[in-house]
Amino acid sequence: MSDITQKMDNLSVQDNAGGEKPQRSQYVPPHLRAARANAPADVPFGGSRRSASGGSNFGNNGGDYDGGYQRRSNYNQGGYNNNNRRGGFGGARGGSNAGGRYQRPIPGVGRWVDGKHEPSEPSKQLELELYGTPDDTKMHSGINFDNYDDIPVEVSGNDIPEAITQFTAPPLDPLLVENITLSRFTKPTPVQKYSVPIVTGGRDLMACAQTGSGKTGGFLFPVLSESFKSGPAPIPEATGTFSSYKKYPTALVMAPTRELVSQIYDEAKKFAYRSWVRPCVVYGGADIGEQIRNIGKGCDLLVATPGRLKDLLERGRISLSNIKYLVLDEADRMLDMGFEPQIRHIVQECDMPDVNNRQTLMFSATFPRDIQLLAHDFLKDYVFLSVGRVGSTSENITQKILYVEDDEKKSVILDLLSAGDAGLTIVFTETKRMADNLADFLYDQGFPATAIHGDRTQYEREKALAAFKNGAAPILVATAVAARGLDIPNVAHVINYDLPSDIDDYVHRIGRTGRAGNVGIATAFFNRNNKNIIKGLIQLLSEANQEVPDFLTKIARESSFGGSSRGGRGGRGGRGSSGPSRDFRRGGSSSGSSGWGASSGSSGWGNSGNSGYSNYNSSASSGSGRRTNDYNSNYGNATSNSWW
Ligand SMILES: Nc1ncnc2c1ncn2[C@@H]1O[C@H](COP(=O)(O)OP(=O)(O)OP(=O)(O)O)[C@@H](O)[C@H]1O
Repeated sequence: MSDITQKMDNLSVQDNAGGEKPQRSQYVPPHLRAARANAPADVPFGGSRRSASGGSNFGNNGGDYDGGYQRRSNYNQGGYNNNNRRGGFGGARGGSNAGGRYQRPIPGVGRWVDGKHEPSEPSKQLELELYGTPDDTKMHSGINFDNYDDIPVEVSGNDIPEAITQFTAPPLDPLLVENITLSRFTKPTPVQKYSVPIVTGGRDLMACAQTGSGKTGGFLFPVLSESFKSGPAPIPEATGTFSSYKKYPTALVMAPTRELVSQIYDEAKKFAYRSWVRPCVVYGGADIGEQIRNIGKGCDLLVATPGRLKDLLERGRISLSNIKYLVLDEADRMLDMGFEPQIRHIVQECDMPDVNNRQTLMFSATFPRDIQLLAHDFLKDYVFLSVGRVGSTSENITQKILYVEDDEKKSVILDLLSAGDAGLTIVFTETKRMADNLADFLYDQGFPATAIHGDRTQYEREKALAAFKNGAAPILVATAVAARGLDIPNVAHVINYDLPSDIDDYVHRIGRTGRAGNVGIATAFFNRNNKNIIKGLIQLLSEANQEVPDFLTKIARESSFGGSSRGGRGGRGGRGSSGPSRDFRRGGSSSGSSGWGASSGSSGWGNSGNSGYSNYNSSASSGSGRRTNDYNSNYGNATSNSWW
């Protein structure tokens, strides 16, 4: 990896960038200097247009993605809690999730019987499937969370509980601690240290923590732990008759993409092992009949994309009346213009308990101020937790910005990929068409690439992701659909072939590498078309101790004279940068005051008046006006969860 950094340093593409448009003739990419590489051996699903014919190859290559586990085993195949016997329904009814049938014990599946948790017997086979072996690099990516020990943590709100330092019972349920141990997690990450006591203490939470810092565990651990202790709520009398087909989950986790909900579901299965809690996942683009049948077998923790959940609610297959925990992962995305109406409908217009009768948890690596304002409606007296420096990108990610004109991008990416060492590479483009086009181009040039974006079928997306993860196609060309949340070990390099127009999106994209304390490289192709994020970018690079190339500073200066440099969310929300945001309830006053923890006042937090934050206190109304424009340009006419 350092090798590629050195090789990139020798590239000449940014030498001219500071002044006028660079002279293109100076750059001679290696693929023109050397003999053209041979086309790759038959790469399953390589490129994009090979999808139809390449699909059949995938049966032999995929394997670690997609609920393959669920199909391979009996785990979680049945309903299994018997707590819901109600006088009105007669004692003969089994559990709500069991549809009233007697359930034989199922491997890995516990029960809740007469107010008591009865974990199932352990199963060695299931443990192997769920947790892998210690040397399985697909499952464990060489975690190095020691790097996070001195990370700044800011907590604000009333009566903040003390952070935990270890995974112990109490405060966690003993079964959960066993499952955490089986997962080989030895100590909590900073976000987990705080989220566990906050959530087990009954509080709402808005958590903003760096990409790859363990936010999924941050919500799963306390939600599962408390669920293990308290069991499922009885089916509400108000439903009138017992409906065996309708399920009443205790916890609902919503996230914006199919890939992300699948990943959260896989994590939930690990930590819910042997317990009464049966995780389920639903998302659009997949067979709803199969999802309904699966829900019918029991659904206690539901992980869902909003569109498909709405559909299931309308069909009467899910009731939200027993929800104790509502989690919005990638919460800023979930509450932005594309999803907000659906979220409002699900949370406020269906049968979910109101904000005072549930706990609401929001997690993301970025939390713009205007989205915090919106989130207010869904939360009560919440704790705001921020982990990481302003700018949010980890120093574990080496960021390189190259000046590359649009018509030179293809040459430069070949150069970069030729210089790269082993490891997976994600290349982000702004449009679906460009993702296909580039994947085909790379494939034709001898690089085993595949593509993922919202116009591909669910099958194609799953197979492309599987080929990427297992190394059959180690280059994944993606739109923003892959920008958030995806946790893929061994992603060594993220290339922003097209920079996003929103600096927060940049943060999420590069966060696909350098995860869990590991190192990674993020390269971005910048040219004058990207001026709208230049200030956010410069601030981000400075905060993460990265080199700020001269051309960026020069162009930023030009832009500020022209007065046209604002853009992205910086413009909309009046923030100028991204990353762990500060609690908007604290207004624009400087940090470092009481309540922000020992590390407040670190560079960046006290500087709300510096260039990037100069408009922090701009009014909400001007912010929302800008937001409309930004989102139109970013996402077009977004109507569903497969915009990208
Ligand atoms: N306590 C822990 N010990 C060891 N590994 C952990 C721990 N918590 C999480 N991990 C691992 O760290 C990786 C990153 O976690 P996760 O995907 O939850 O990050 P994230 O903060 O949600 O990232 P993003 O912002 O990109 O969504 C995962 O592989 C996860 O299994």
